[in-house]
Amino acid sequence: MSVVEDPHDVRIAVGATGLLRDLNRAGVLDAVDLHVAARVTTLAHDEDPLVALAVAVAVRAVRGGSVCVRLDGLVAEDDEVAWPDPATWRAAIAASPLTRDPEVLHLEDDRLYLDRYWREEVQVCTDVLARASTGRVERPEGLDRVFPLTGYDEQRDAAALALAQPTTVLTGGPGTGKTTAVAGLLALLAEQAEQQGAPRLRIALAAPTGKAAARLQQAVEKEVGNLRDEADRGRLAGLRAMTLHRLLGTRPDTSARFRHHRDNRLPHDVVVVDEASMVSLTMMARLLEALRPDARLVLVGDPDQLASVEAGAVLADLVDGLGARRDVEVAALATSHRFGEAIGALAAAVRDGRADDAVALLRQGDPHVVFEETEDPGPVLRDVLLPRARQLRLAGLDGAADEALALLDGHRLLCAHRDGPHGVHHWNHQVERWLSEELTEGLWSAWYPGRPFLVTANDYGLGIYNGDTGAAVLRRGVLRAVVAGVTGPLDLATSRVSDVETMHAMTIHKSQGSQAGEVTVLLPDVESRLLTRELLYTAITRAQDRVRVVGSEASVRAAVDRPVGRASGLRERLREGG
Ligand SMILES: Nc1ncnc2c1ncn2[C@@H]1O[C@H](COP(=O)(O)OP(=O)(O)OP(=O)(O)O)[C@@H](O)[C@H]1O
Repeated sequence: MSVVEDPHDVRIAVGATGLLRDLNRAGVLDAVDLHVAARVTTLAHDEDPLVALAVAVAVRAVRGGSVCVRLDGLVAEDDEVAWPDPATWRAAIAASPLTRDPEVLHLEDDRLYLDRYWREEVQVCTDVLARASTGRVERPEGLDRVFPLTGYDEQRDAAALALAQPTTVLTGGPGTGKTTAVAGLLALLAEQAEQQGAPRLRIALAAPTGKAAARLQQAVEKEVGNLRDEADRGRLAGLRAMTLHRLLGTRPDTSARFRHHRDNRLPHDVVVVDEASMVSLTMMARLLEALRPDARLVLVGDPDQLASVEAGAVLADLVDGLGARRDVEVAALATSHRFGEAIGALAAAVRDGRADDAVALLRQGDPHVVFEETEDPGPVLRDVLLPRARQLRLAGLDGAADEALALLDGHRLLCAHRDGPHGVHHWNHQVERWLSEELTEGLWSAWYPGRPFLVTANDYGLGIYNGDTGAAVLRRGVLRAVVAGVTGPLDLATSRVSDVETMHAMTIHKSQGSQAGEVTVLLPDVESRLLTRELLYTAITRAQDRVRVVGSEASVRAAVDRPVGRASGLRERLREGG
């Protein structure tokens, strides 16, 4: 337990007393947890410190990505803290006006929720289960038309399942053919609608981020193009993908509600959501309430990847909770068609928590998996990054935009952190410093030929999305920002792309949904709170051909042994409900 000594530290909540004060000083609770607790309990005229503590731990849980906090689990998590006796604590919470009017806290068994999240969790469960109960139908003949007979058994089964169920969760690691399965499924649904004389099927393709939506559209277009039957291709021509926010209709007056909801449903017959692991509980609640009851929902994603930035691990909870039911089946694809065996085996070892295997695979000397065991990553990263930065600079100076973009896709350095010695900022500066040392002039301006960049906000007008990448390239003496758009490179004035950051390095969180030929993963120290199994799995699986892990064996083991574990009651609720 790290004790904060400085009373002026921003993490210290001035005026806190008793156990709350001690937990704040001990770094267990943040100032923001205490401020919310103080405000809420004052408004409710509740002076019981156990209730204030309950609010504080519930706020802390949401900050950490959990939907609730398990009071019994707190004791196990940190036995150095003098947590209250759970039974006494529960009784104090149950007696508080904050569990009634207005309802701020909700206690269910040993799970304590901020009321809003409890409501969303209950709603997601109810809506999913209401859409879960239909029997299997006969396998349509068309399955053999849209999927080649050999090598596509998993996808054929997955599509058959999704045809039979109103809601299907389609899971699979990278390159397991999820999009291919979706394209085939959509072809069959469109054919069925046509055979029944129904109007053209209204299909929505959506993803949590602009970049993921753009990639989804590109992948679906490609797979639709691969369908062998011209009629199938024709029925699915012109499909567009968009962000979930766009689908539901953002409203300028509020960020909490959307234009489509239970009283104004989406018009679509079929809604496909890709990268569903990145969808938060709140967003899933909004989506489910906006669907027509007879609409078909297909949630596609990899539950082993990092979960949403906001609270919840909905996809993993759905896979687990629905997996235990009889009235609905999860469609799982297991065979990867993308990367070689070595990366696949390493990813599987990390995912399954087999630390010894992961270390052995890293050390076995396979050309596709490299382990740079070091506490000092500087020399290794210099050897890896500087030649690439040089090449990128030359391509930028030559006006060779395609080459510059290809170099970006050829290699990526992924870091867990933004700040600190293992963070993106540090390594971005370090590469620029190395480059400057070699040049007669320094890289004094933010924009320079060969500057790799990452777009950090959607700009629908320009057609660029949060997560897009690009490089600065000289064209007729003028520096231009060339973005690797989904439909081809976009050549823009640097002054028009304002929301960008340099990308000699990128965070693993930001890398979700993208890939590079070669990936270098810089592991943080063992103590890093970000170092988790999901983080390492996500980083490794960004590599198409080669992955290089830089760090210590201890960090690899720490990551593999530390699954994120976001608390929620959704799994139990789904298993037991209905
Ligand atoms: N059964 C199969 N046999 C051989 N190749 C396949 C098969 N299914 C898909 N592919 C090919 O493998 C690649 C990955 O497929 P696809 O894009 O459908 O996977 P995905 O799971 O959606 O990938 P991502 O990780 O990008 O989400 C594509 O090039 C696709 O054409």
